[in-house]
Amino acid sequence: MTEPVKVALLGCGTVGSEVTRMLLDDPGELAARVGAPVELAGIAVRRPDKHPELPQHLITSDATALIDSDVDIVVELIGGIDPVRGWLLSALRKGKSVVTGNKALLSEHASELAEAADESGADLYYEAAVAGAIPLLRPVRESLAGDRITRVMGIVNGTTNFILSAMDSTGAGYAETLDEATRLGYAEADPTADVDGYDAASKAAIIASLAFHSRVTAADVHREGIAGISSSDITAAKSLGRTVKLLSICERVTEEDGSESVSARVHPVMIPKSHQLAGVGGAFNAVYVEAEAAGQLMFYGQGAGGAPTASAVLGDLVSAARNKVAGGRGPRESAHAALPVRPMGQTPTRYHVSLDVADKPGVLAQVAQVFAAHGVSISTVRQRDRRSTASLVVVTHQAPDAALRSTVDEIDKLDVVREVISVMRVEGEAE
Ligand SMILES: NC(=O)c1ccc[n+]([C@@H]2O[C@H](COP(=O)([O-])OP(=O)(O)OC[C@H]3O[C@@H](n4cnc5c(N)ncnc54)[C@H](O)[C@@H]3O)[C@@H](O)[C@H]2O)c1
Ligand SMILES: N[C@@H](CCO)C(=O)O
Ligand code: NA
Repeated sequence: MTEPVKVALLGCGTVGSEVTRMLLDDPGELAARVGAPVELAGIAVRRPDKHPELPQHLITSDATALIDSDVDIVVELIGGIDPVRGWLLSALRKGKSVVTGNKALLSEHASELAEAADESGADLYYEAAVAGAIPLLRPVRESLAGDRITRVMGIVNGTTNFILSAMDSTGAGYAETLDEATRLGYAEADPTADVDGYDAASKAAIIASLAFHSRVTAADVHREGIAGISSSDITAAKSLGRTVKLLSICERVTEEDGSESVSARVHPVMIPKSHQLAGVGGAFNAVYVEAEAAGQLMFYGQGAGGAPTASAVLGDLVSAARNKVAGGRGPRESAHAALPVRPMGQTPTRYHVSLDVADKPGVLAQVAQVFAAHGVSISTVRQRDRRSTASLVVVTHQAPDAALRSTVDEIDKLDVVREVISVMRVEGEAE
């Protein structure tokens, strides 16, 4: 009989409890898939008395002792940086593979964790950290390892997608919709990490690192959340056949001298209703990957929740266990390209600007002049007359984000501009 692969589970909350269930559900099937029995050796929780539902002989409050016991794989589902970072580094240095869903940790400390894994020959897998159940990191890391990824763009935060979808369908404002999302359990009691874009920025850092063989941290990702989105923004989008989504966009950018850099950003974006990402509603996630040979690929599914996220954890766990049985490790991740991160101000974007202007001769020329002065080329202009004012909607061609930003600041100061109603970046339509 082959030796069992022993697993330590750290944390038994929303995801950990589902992982426990799946591990204990059908051990025979799991053993057949792995080629050896998979033994849950212990579950570290903060308060053992709070878990009467778990097999009591497995529970411990001493995570360090559990990691240091003769386990082969450590599955971490606690979250946050400390104390988890030290625990996982210690496990990896001892040659124990690590499976985690911890995007906060990976988006800041992937480099040292991957180095520790490389030195000892352990696996470090974290499919659950980005887009929950959706297989995204393994396809990027392995299936596309021979291609050249140029862009990864998508909806990787379910909470904000739920809120924006609801604002679009009901016409309600941001605060009201957030309250509703909290009441329905879609938003956490403290929704800051989601609504301010931190969660999506962590995921963008992880995606950009793997897609571009570089190290991008959460601090490198330009981040804007959805708290500033008003019902006027949504209405402005709707009147043009568009909708608003919070997108994570990671791109390979070629500089004028031929060198390359990475742009990684999270911000609200207007996309046409006909775009495939526009149809992604509620708490779902969807990610587009573009690669030179493969072309466009789309990944869609549940980006959060106990069972869906546990599916990704189990997938990683089975892979790591198979590698242990085979006496080796899986493919390592490569950061050899070490591409620099391009500042947001220099990143090419397109803006949609909706203005309330005085309806008199020369106004359009004055507004157009400000765009021209900043080197920003206009793609379309629409004007609709009201009684004494007119609404002017301008969509630009691509220009450096800083030039677009200063154009809007200057337009706001024009006497003929009564109000800047909505300013938003545009993606997913022909230039
Ligand atoms: N919930 C999701 O939908 C989801 C999706 C993707 C990724 N994740 C990630 O998975 C991880 C776990 O998320 P969750 O939703 O299950 O969180 P959770 O808060 O439900 O569970 C965390 C568990 O860890 C335990 N814990 C905290 N400190 C501990 C300590 N020092 N020792 C032992 N146990 C400790 C807590 O008691 C709790 O049971 C996080 O990194 C999260 O970002 C969650
Ligand atoms: N808070 C995250 C959970 C998944 O990481 C979301 O809303 O998508
Ligand atoms: Na995933």
